[in-house]
Amino acid sequence: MTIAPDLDPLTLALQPPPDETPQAREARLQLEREAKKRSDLIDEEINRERIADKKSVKSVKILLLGQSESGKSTTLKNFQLINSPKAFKAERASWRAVVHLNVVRSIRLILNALAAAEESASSAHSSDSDDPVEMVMLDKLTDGARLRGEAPDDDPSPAEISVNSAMPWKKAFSRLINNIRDSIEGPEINEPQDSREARELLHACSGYMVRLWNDPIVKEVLKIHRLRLEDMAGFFLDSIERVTALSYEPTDDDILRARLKTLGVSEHQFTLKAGNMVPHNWLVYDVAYLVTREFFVLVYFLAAWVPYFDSMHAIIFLAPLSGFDQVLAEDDKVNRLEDSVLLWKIIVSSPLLKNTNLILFLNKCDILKKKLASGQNFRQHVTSYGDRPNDFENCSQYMKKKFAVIAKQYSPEPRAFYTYFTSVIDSQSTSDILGSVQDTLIRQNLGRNQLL
Ligand SMILES: Nc1nc2c(ncn2[C@@H]2O[C@H](COP(=O)(O)OP(=O)(O)OP(=O)(O)O)[C@@H](O)[C@H]2O)c(=O)[nH]1
Ligand SMILES: [Mg+2]
Repeated sequence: MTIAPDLDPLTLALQPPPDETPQAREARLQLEREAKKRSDLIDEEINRERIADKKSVKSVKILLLGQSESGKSTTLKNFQLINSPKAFKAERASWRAVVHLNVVRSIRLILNALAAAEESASSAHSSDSDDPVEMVMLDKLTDGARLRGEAPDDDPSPAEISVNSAMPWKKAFSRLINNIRDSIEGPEINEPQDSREARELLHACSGYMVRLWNDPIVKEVLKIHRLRLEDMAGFFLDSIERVTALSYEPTDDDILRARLKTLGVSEHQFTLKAGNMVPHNWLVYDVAYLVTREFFVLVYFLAAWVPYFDSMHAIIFLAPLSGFDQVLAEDDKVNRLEDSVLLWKIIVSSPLLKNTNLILFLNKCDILKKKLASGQNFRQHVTSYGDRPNDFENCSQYMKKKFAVIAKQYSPEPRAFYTYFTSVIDSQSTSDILGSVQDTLIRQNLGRNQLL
């Protein structure tokens, strides 16, 4: 048999037999049609998967780092406020108890200062655990979903209230306090007795607290003790009447200002689509700062944070500039700003983070401005500042340069990082900054090389 020159062996093998009957031909064609249908279906499926894969949500992981009270949780709240406003609103009632506890803590600081002024050493140094008002409030409001911080023996200030993020404290709080309107306008069947008692107790004390806070002698005593409550975390004394009203519901601003120390890890997830880009699944982690300072700082630091370093695309490091004249709550020998500088040094020099995008928030600029305007001397605490002017512009730029020099000097490889001057309690400006951070992260190398 001769083979036609234009027929290859495969085509030849697939050719119908020369003596094919009409029935056999029909059966063969039927089989071929079915085979083609199957093949088309498979092609379609492959195409669908390819398109779905292109559209599939990629993940961006951000870790929030910084010393205690630097503003990590507040930044996380801003992420929630921007990206999941409904969920944020749903948690509003839970924050009311935190605001109330913040008020009680401020009042206790005043009472302690007054007691100290009267040289009543025992009451000035009383341990926080025997304060009846705060204990009652705490027990009634938190339903046991709390951990209390340990205050050093010689520290007259009350220990901070902290809630382990692993505990369902928001649920506990909202269960206890979620029927505000019912309790005012109608039957109070749903609000537990304990919660109502605590709120009524605070409401009944409202007038006394206002008088105490506005008393000129109290102001004088606080001045002598250099206790600037208005610069402290969780300050609501200028709004006592409003926040202790029975109908009080915290505003966004109140929630951003409320202070609740984090223990453990808080996580926030949301999906974000920038322009016509692929949607990204964002995961923002707020990891508690666990340094107790009894041991070498690095040991604790590594233990708490390093497990999160591995897969992070970016770190937002918060350094509160306002801490230039303050010491750490956990160690009164360490200046807060110096501590931030030390932590920044550790972060930038970590080989584990050499490819991680670094975003520096020089935070609490609003407090820094107020402090400098009221005459606090920057140079007195940051001696290297020399005789530069004692104003916000110069002080903040000086610190920005300091952080940049450290990054340049200690980074394992040359790297760019982004610096922002922030006041993360200001939701509008923070929203703009976080918007630009999110955009930058997607469009940067991160977007091109690691995610897309
Ligand atoms: N005025 C002002 N207050 C701020 C700013 N950032 C944070 N705060 C307040 O400072 C307090 C501490 O902030 P957090 O976000 O709880 O600090 P944190 O870093 O999470 O602290 P830990 O949970 O202890 O690790 C809160 O009461 C915030 O409202 C800021 O830029 N300006
Ligand atoms: Mg926190």
